[in-house]
Amino acid sequence: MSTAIGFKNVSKHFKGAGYNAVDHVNLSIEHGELITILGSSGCGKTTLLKMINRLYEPDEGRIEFFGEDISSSDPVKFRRKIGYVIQQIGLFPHMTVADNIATVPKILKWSKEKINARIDELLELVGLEPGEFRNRYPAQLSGGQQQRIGLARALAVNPDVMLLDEPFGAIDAINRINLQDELLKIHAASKKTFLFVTHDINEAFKLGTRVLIMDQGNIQQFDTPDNIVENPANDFVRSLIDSVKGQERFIGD
Ligand SMILES: Nc1ncnc2c1ncn2[C@@H]1O[C@H](COP(=O)(O)OP(=O)(O)OP(=O)(O)O)[C@@H](O)[C@H]1O
Repeated sequence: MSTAIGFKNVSKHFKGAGYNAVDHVNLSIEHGELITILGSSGCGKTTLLKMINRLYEPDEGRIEFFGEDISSSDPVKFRRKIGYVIQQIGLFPHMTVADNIATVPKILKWSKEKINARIDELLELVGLEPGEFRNRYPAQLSGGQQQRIGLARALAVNPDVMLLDEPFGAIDAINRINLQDELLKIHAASKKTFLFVTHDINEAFKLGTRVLIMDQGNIQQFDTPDNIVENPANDFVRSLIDSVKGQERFIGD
């Protein structure tokens, strides 16, 4: 396995804040992992993710992408190697599903045939019938369907790394479970590196090959779900686990 993402003593400080949003973080993520990043609101999850695709620059430290320091890359070209899915989806409302998915392939000047084949392949991958959905507009889709299109668009050019920031946060419980199951299949088939931010403990433990637990910009524990449940690193992690123990869905039970 190769290391997909490395953080070397990375900090990010926002003006006026009492503490670093991300505080001297060191971590190493192997290619092919599905890392879930878990923590309460404001603990630095989104900031950590946005430093990977250079929407934010660290104030200190270095981030490596397959061994290369990302600060020396061209941000726009670099970002095309990374899929990005957010809760607000951000589909282009005036464009059809097909055109939304084709955005980056068109920028990269793929042939029409290749783009059309890829659109159909991706729609099938995210569980939507191409004949039925290709020509619809975002307003003609449910929230869950829009989120599937967001996922398809992010996967279009087969990025090495996918960043997913609470992608299912606004989806109802039943659809959310279906989407989680499909994400697991998509990840397994892609063999790529996925980083998935959530504040839902059940979601984090269900999806993550390893779970990164954060509080106030610091990593509290970074380990497999089983190891975290068996050996919580500190009181913070212990109370997090205790808060969901006894719930039917919790995999640690
Ligand atoms: N652009 C910004 N300017 C100033 N402060 C910011 C900015 N973005 C984030 N912060 C602050 O940095 C801290 C971490 O924010 P971040 O969005 O990373 O948290 P989070 O864990 O993703 O939270 P949530 O689950 O609510 O999305 C917070 O205190 C937040 O207020």
